[in-house]
Amino acid sequence: MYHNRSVQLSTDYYQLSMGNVYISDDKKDDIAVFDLFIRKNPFKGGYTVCAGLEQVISYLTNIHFTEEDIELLKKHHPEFSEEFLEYLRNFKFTGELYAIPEGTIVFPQEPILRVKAPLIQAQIIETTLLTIVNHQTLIATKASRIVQAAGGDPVLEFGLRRAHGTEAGLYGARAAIIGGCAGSSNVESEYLVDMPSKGTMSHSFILSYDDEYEAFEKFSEHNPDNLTLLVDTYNTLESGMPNAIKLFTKLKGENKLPKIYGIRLDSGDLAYLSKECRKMLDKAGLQEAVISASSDLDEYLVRDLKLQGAKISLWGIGTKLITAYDQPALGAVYKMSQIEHNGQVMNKLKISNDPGKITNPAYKKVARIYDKASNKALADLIMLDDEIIDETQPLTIFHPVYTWKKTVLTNYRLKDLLVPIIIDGKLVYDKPCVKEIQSHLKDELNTMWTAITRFTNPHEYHIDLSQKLWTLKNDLLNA
Ligand SMILES: Nc1ncnc2c1ncn2[C@@H]1O[C@H](COP(=O)(O)OP(=O)(O)OP(=O)(O)O)[C@@H](O)[C@H]1O
Ligand SMILES: O=P(O)(O)OC[C@H]1O[C@H](OP(=O)(O)OP(=O)(O)O)[C@H](O)[C@@H]1O
Ligand SMILES: O=C(O)c1cccnc1
Repeated sequence: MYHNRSVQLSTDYYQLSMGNVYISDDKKDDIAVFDLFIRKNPFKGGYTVCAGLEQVISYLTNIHFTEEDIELLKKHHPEFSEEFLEYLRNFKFTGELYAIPEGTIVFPQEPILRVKAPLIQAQIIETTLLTIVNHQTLIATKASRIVQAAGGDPVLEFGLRRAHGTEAGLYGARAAIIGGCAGSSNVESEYLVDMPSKGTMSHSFILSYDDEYEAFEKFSEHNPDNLTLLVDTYNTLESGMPNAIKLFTKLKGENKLPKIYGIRLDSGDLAYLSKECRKMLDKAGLQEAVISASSDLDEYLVRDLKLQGAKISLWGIGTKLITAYDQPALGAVYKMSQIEHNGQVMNKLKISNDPGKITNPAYKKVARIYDKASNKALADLIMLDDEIIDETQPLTIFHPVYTWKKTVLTNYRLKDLLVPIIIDGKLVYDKPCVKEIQSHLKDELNTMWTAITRFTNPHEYHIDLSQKLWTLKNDLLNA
């Protein structure tokens, strides 16, 4: 890092200035409930892949302010009372966190994280929780769409050099793997995902030798198991391909052809070039050679290239994945839904002229309703935490705005989406590794109708409120 980061100060000033007031107003021990949720699926899509919980856990279980932090705050903020600074000196997260596990498909309005904690703590952690979840959820969703377009071909994340900083590159790589990428070029990501980073070679490597063949040959000497040659530095069909084929044929003759070998295209008409390259490789008896491609690709171009019959079976995706190019921010929010003062519990909602922006009050949970026959998800139901639904009885769900739109479900089962993560400041959750999260997402996608996951005009998944929650919300609005 360029300087030692103080992630505890990676927050907005107003969280601290409000904390300063909570201390002097004796409100710090009020117990607040906050929900973190998205308002819209990104990329005009029909679903979102949640990610970032592992970093949220690490943040909440380690957060503390150092003496250096306190000195910095003292120097710049004479408005902070000594009592507040003393509070920060001893700061620890002592509250509760429930969360939807990473790699789960989530939808607008439903809590992805639910925090219940002393007000000052729940407030101070807001910005960082949003930063982590907004970023990784956005990139995991983008990756999932690209992987879907690739239709089973491996996708490699190549974006670090175009990321908005090294931290975005690192956690973006993690999120891309959660979303289904087979690997990343980011070497630091090996710490997070426990798999080797992957890659090919750059144009500068080839330019550094007097001729292209020599560059290929030298590279092959040090890459006996996995060899990908970049063929477009001078002329793909006239130079790069003949040189690559010459080397592969020589290695084959010497019984030294790596188990995984092939070429990468990085410019030009990828459909045309990949078909021509395939013909040349096949003609030379190199049917196993993999053709990979990169060049400003995204899910739409991958889908389009497949429609054009491109002979590409490995995709390197950089800029448009790591920056979530067509939608650079997710817009998840963190809203208060309940506060308890002197033992009195008050449910809260934020009013807006836009009905979609009115928040849901109370201490809530989310259940996913599955059709037992198809095992597909039908709808999610947000309800009060203590509500119990008898799954043997028919269940009526209704649209929260157009309430006359009702469905009666019979052959269904429910699954609670929020699980306990931290209780009384202590971790109670067995964290899965990134590969397990990736595999969880695969299972999740199998429970979704393609109408929800398709790119164009996806069907809107039902997110309903239970009758009790709907009534409570409307009573609060009327009041
Ligand atoms: N067959 C194709 N159909 C649709 N888009 C394609 C096809 N082949 C390539 N593309 C895309 O078109 C764009 C090509 O852009 P452009 O021609 O500016 O650069 P390039 O071919 O990569 O060349 P250079 O890197 O030398 O500038 C890239 O986004 C690439 O993914
Ligand atoms: O196209 P993207 O999806 O963003 O994928 C990453 C890009 O980064 C590299 O290009 P760059 O020009 O930076 O380096 P190079 O000279 O090695 O090609 C690589 O060749 C890809 O084109
Ligand atoms: O290994 C590669 O081919 C690679 C890595 C980063 C960016 N572009 C390509």
